Amino acid sequence: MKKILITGANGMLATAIKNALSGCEVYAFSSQELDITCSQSLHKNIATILPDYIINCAAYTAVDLAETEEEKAFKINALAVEKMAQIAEQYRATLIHFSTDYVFDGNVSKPYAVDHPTRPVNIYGASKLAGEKAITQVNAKHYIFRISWLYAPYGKNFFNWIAETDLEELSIVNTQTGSPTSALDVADFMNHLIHNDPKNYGTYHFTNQGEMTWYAFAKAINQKLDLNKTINPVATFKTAAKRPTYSAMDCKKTEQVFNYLTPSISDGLDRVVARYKS
Ligand SMILES: NC(=O)C1=CN([C@@H]2O[C@H](COP(=O)(O)OP(=O)(O)OC[C@H]3O[C@@H](n4cnc5c(N)ncnc54)[C@H](OP(=O)(O)O)[C@@H]3O)[C@@H](O)[C@H]2O)C=CC1
Ligand SMILES: Cc1cn([C@H]2C[C@H](O)[C@@H](COP(=O)(O)OP(=O)(O)O[C@H]3O[C@@H](C)C(=O)[C@@H](O)[C@H]3O)O2)c(=O)[nH]c1=O
Repeated sequence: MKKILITGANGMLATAIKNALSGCEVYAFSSQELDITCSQSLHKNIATILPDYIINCAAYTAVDLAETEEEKAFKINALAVEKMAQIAEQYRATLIHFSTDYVFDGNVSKPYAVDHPTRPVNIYGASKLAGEKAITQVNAKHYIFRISWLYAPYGKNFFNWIAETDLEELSIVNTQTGSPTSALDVADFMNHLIHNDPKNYGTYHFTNQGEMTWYAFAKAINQKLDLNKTINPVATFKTAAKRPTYSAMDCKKTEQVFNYLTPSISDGLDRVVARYKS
């Protein structure tokens, strides 16, 4: 049975992955149990468990706060990740890591190819890009999956915010387009990968298929959950961090290499809605 070590185990994606993995021995560590910025703790746990795969779900994900916490964001998203890649290589574990659509600047109008030049427009994106580069340089057996606009029926995310807020009227930007992606679908893909690993290491894109604005996504959530809120489109919404205006990503390489059909945005949302209601 394959041994899987998961970091950041109480986060949104890790929760989905823990639920989706089947036929594996899973060792999941919360931030309290394993702080990835502590290289001794990383080393000790990896050396003891000798995992086949390390799935790194630990990250600094506060996009706006990162603008004033640059050092912390880089420490978690880049420096700790570099160390993790070195230890993974030392113990021959395959490192699975997640990056973001926010490594791109948004100045395009068709989905980003994996090898399109990166140019983050905020600190969070820059810290995630530094993490990608560190892993690539260490050159351990690794997969980096850029995912985007992640949501689930739990955790802190756009879907849950719309579902839970008491506000009856929301103003949501219709000037940013991307691919809302269900954490449940990313998690299913992880289970597929672990049981069907082509060992074709490198960087990939994985999102639900299609693209929409945050406004359109809010309207879809409102409708599917029968929330009856008023959702107004706005051109700007003031935030500390700049966000790319367009960040859909081309996932063809992933579909081909892993022989995997990624679900549509609509199917992804239906499944999260069903889980949320149950
Ligand atoms: N959410 C999104 O929309 C997207 C996310 N991603 C990427 O996907 C991955 C998973 O994100 P998601 O599940 O949403 O993130 P979450 O913020 O839900 O979870 C991240 C987890 O990492 C933990 N963590 C933070 N610092 C450390 C540390 N030093 N050591 C160990 N654990 C730590 C947090 O613990 P605690 O809460 O205790 O600090 C939290 O449980 C990340 O790499 C993220 O960059 C990519 C694109 C979109
Ligand atoms: C609260 C609010 C936000 N917005 C806008 C702000 C922003 O442009 C957009 C989404 O805001 P959020 O803060 O929920 O999402 P954001 O933190 O930008 O989400 C990102 O998280 C990181 C971790 C990623 O890697 C990205 O892929 C992406 O998912 O909605 C409104 O238009 N109206 C509102 O009332």
